[in-house]
Amino acid sequence: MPPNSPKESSKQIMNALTSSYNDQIRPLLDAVDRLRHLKVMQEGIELPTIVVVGDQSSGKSSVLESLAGISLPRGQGICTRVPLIMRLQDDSTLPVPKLHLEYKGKQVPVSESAITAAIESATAEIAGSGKNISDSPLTLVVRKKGVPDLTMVDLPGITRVPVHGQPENIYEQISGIIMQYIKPEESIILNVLSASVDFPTCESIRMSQQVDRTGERTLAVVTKPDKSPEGLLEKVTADDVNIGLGYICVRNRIGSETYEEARVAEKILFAAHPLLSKIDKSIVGIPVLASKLMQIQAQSIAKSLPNIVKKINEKLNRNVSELEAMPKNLASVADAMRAFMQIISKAKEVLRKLLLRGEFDDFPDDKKMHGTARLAEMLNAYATELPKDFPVTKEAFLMEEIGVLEEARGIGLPNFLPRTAFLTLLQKKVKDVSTTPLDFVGRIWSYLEDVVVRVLDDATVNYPSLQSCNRRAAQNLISKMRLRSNHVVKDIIEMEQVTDYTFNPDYMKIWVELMELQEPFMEVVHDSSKPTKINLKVVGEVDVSHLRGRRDVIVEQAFDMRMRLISYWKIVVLRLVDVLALHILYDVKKLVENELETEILNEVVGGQKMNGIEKMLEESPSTAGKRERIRKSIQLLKESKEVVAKIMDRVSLNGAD
Ligand SMILES: Nc1nc2c(ncn2[C@@H]2O[C@H](COP(=O)(O)OP(=O)(O)OP(=O)(O)O)[C@@H](O)[C@H]2O)c(=O)[nH]1
Repeated sequence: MPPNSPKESSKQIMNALTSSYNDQIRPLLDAVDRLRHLKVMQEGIELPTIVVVGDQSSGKSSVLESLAGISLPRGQGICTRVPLIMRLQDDSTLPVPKLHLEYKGKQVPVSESAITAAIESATAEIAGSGKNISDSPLTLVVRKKGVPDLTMVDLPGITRVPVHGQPENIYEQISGIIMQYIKPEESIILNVLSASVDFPTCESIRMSQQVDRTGERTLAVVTKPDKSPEGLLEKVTADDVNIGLGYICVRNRIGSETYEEARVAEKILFAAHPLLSKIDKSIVGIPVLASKLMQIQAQSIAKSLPNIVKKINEKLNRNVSELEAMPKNLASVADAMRAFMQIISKAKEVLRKLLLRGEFDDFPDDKKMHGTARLAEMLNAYATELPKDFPVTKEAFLMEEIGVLEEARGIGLPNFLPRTAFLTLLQKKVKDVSTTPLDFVGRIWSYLEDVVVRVLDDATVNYPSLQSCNRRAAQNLISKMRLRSNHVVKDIIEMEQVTDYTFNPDYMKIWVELMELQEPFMEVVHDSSKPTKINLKVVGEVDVSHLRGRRDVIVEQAFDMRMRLISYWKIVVLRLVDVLALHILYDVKKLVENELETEILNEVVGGQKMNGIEKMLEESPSTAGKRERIRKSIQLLKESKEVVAKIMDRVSLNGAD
């Protein structure tokens, strides 16, 4: 049979409810109470609850007292200082009522006459003596003949003004507790209002309106009608404050009256009082309140139960998969070794994806970890940092070359271009840019260190003892690789400085093109009648006045050398980028495929030390704690699931009838 939708299930539950109270509602109430007892609310699963709220001394405890027919702490000023969960159970088999309190994991039986004192002392145990309040609840179970089957929570009354001995923020504390209880959609708000007050000015009305604007889950109970009968009829019929579930007026016990006397007095009051007798009988008296509450409670449970089942299942499934995803508890060195090897191969695979293959599914939103993209970005930035054109000084055109040529001249034929002059200039220019590749490899390795450490940390998150070993291994390895890269850079720079060679045909092509400019250039130098400025392709506009009168051969050689340097510089820059790019790619591949694993193995299990592995066996307290928490939660949810499953079975059986 396909599972019912929550709506259909609610309907079936309602049908079942109307059939027989004791057979049907009781087990439902029991189920909800058992869930409450199991503290299923700690799992974020809300239970249908009647929450009693009201301004201080509005008569909340008196209403509960009247419903239960027992004495509760009552009086002026703050009496209720902790949430009091009151569970009333009708038990016709009991000759005398049976009561007990549950708090702080204890279950304390109490007699009816001692209940006030017992609640006071339990409250003091929970919230301390004095006027402080606490949000840990105290449960009172009352099994008694003739009480309505109801579970309600009495909350501290709201006050704006702290009384003597109360903390300054008492209002915030109390309203915080009230909000926590009335916010869930599953809560029914029983708003207790004293007949003497103007309802719209009540704090408790203001608060319940915040969470239940339309009032669909708010019921108002008006107390003390005997004290302020004037205008009450108008107040409850005008409904200025949006009470969706309606008003019930009650008269509670006064002074030392017995409950029976109080009920009689209430009956007489609403029957005979000239003003109060005008109020419709369907909205007056404790018995009316009791049956209305039972009806609301049953409807509320029927409405919420299917959702509760759904939430319990969802939460249970989530916890079970979370527990499965947690690392297994390692029992032996062999287990630990296996787990360790798995960690290494997982980390290796993640690094392979990030740094070699360019697959980023492990860190889709963290761009910093997108290795191949970031490395390419850094390489591009490095390439643009290197001067793309031959770097010239501020000296006049060709004077740098002429200076070097004159120094290089030995005894020999004048028309040979001395190679040493070319190398001298080249050396100087390469030296000027040599810090750029060094800085680049520095940046690359710091970036790689961040990525590798992050991946290793993530892979070993459940074994903190491994984290430091792995991190150390990664850092050691990367500083070795950084050093190696520095040597590579130094070698490349030195090679560029002391040798000059290229197989690249572009060099000759560019030089030949540039040398076509030599003739027109020399003409301008020779002919003093011509303007001293000439625009040379690639070089730009130059002034030749300082070259006029110099020996032709040296000017021509200087021009030739400049053109060689211009075309050769492009080759140098390309090599500085290409060779380093290949070196980095090669080293990253070695790091990911072999060296990191070797380094970590040496660090963790190398030589005589198996320390790293043995330490893995000791689970971190936080992991152990988390495992325990999830286990407990699963246990609780499983029990809860059984509780509701029994109820749902019963409901579908009845629904099928
Ligand atoms: N005359 C009369 N007095 C009432 C009635 N209901 C409550 N009282 C009195 O009002 C006072 C306050 O009542 P409580 O029940 O203690 O009020 P509470 O809202 O629980 O108080 P806190 O929990 O301290 O906020 C007590 O002295 C009650 O006897 C009523 O219907 N008629």
